[in-house]
Amino acid sequence: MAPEGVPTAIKPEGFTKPASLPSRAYVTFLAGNGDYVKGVVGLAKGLRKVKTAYPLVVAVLPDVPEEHRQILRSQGCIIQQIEPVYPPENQTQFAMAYYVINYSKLRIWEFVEYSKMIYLDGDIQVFDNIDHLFDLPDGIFYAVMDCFCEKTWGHTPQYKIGYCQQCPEKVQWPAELGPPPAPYFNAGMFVFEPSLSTYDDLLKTLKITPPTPFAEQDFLNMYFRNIYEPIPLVYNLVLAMLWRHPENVDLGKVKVVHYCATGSKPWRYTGKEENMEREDIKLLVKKWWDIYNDESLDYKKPVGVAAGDAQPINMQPFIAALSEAGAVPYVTAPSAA
Ligand SMILES: O=c1ccn([C@@H]2O[C@H](COP(=O)(O)OP(=O)(O)O)[C@@H](O)[C@H]2O)c(=O)[nH]1
Ligand SMILES: OC[C@H]1O[C@H](O[C@@H]2[C@@H](O)[C@H](O)[C@@H](O)[C@H](O)[C@@H]2O)[C@H](O)[C@@H](O)[C@H]1O
Ligand SMILES: [Mn+2]
Repeated sequence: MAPEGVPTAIKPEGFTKPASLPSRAYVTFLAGNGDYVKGVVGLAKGLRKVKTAYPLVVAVLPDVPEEHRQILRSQGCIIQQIEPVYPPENQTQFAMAYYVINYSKLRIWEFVEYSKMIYLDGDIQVFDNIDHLFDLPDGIFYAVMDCFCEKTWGHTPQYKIGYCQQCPEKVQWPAELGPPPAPYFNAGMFVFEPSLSTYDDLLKTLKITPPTPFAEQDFLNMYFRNIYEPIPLVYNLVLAMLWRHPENVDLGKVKVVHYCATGSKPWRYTGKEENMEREDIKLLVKKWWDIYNDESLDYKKPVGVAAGDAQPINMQPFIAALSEAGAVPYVTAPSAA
């Protein structure tokens, strides 16, 4: 599936990436014509600031306007259009009404031109290089454990008894409720391997799975429960951890921040919602804006590509793949992100 926006005319003639060689990319998801595009621009610039070796692919729904796609291409992103994925007919009250569109994230398992990808929500910022996560062993689904203490979890037994996997010793899980819940991850960031067979099975399984309040996050936790492996919180700080489990957070060590708490989206921040007046929140929002406004982090077209020329193909995945095979000396060309 050739990335949208890369004219075949300039594909290197006769260049076929050896099928068995791995290539890697970050991937995010963008829907609608609203302001989340700012989140993705910030993410692209943040990945560039930490000098990632890999491109950022943006899976866009058809309702993302050409103007937003162009903004993202101009920031070095690879645009890949996907079709929406809807859950089966249901009466579910999603934790947030718009969560219904988040099932479309499942399309990224179809991006098999990449052997390993790191998914990041558009409301995430990467403040330290995390490329080393691509070297984690294959066959496992890596993500950070979530927190059950926000009222968005009010529908669950764990919330009702005050149990949270972030502090399992604080409130013991009562034996009469059966085994404690399996480790549950936040689906705003995860390390995965695209695969057509997994993709087909995900969509087939979705058709027979009644939707639940946290939509595709709940579904992914159910689907990958046997191969899920928690990774440290520094790779996806769910902001509520700052006031729910401050003992688990060392802000100086956090590499990835997830602006998912109500009122914390930097591009919409007013400071009026609960917890938003906190000094640490104000600092993290400022850090996001400092990157977003830093023009030195804007993507610069490789030399020799005149303005208006066809968008240069992002050779990074191919160079990375060949270099991993020892076929060419690895050159860390600027990432497309
Ligand atoms: O109008 C929207 C809502 C969501 N998203 C994408 O879907 C992800 C998940 O939604 P969100 O991060 O708002 O959920 P949260 O993590 O805050 O619960 C976002 O990060 C975006 O990448 C989007 O592109 N447009
Ligand atoms: O569609 C379900 C969403 O579920 C998650 O968001 C939630 C979840 O993290 C809760 O645990 C938090 O309490 C809440 O604030 C936060 O919005 C993912 O971040 C998002 O990408 C998406 O999958
Ligand atoms: Mn999010």
